[in-house]
Amino acid sequence: MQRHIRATLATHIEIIRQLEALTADIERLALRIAATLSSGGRVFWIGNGGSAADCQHLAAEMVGRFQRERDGLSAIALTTDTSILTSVANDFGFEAIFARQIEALGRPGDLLMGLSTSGNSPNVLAAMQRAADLGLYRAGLTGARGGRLVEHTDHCLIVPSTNTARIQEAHILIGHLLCDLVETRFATATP
Ligand SMILES: O=C(CO)[C@@H](O)[C@H](O)[C@H](O)[C@H](O)COP(=O)(O)O
Ligand SMILES: [Zn+2]
Repeated sequence: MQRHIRATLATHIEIIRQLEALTADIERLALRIAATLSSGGRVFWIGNGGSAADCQHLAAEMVGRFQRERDGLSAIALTTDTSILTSVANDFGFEAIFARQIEALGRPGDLLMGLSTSGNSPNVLAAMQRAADLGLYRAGLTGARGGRLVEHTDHCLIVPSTNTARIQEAHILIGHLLCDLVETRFATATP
């Protein structure tokens, strides 16, 4: 059992170490998010399962606070409204749960962040397609299989792992870095 724990920790550390190669990509995405917010755009977050939880977590950091004092940032997790999620899934199909919300709420100049470890979740891909039609900027966080999300986004960060849990652990670190960098641009004081 301890061998398994050590092996898991070693794998996690190695994947996190390799994220260094994404430094410029993470910076570019943070600047894009900051520019979106500065010009009155909103950031929508979508994902399934653990990634849905990450979406809520990261939208909360932006609306509330990450580490510094500043005004609330316009971020919305599209994973939270059970009435919308159940009615859209029931009436249009599960694949439409995010696409329909983007259709209803998305405007040109907004940014859609899709988190998918496989890169192949049909509801995330359908929302990306709708976002393209409506003129949103599309960013993704995925894993080494990349899946179809890479082709469906303007900018996709790929974590070098095929293990769902390890990819999620890297995604939340990248998400926190994005919050940190974006917040720096809007900060009025450090607590
Ligand atoms: O958190 C986990 C596994 O760690 C699961 O809930 C996982 O998020 C779900 O299986 C998702 O449906 C996977 O979707 P995706 O990341 O491939 O888009
Ligand atoms: Zn998980």
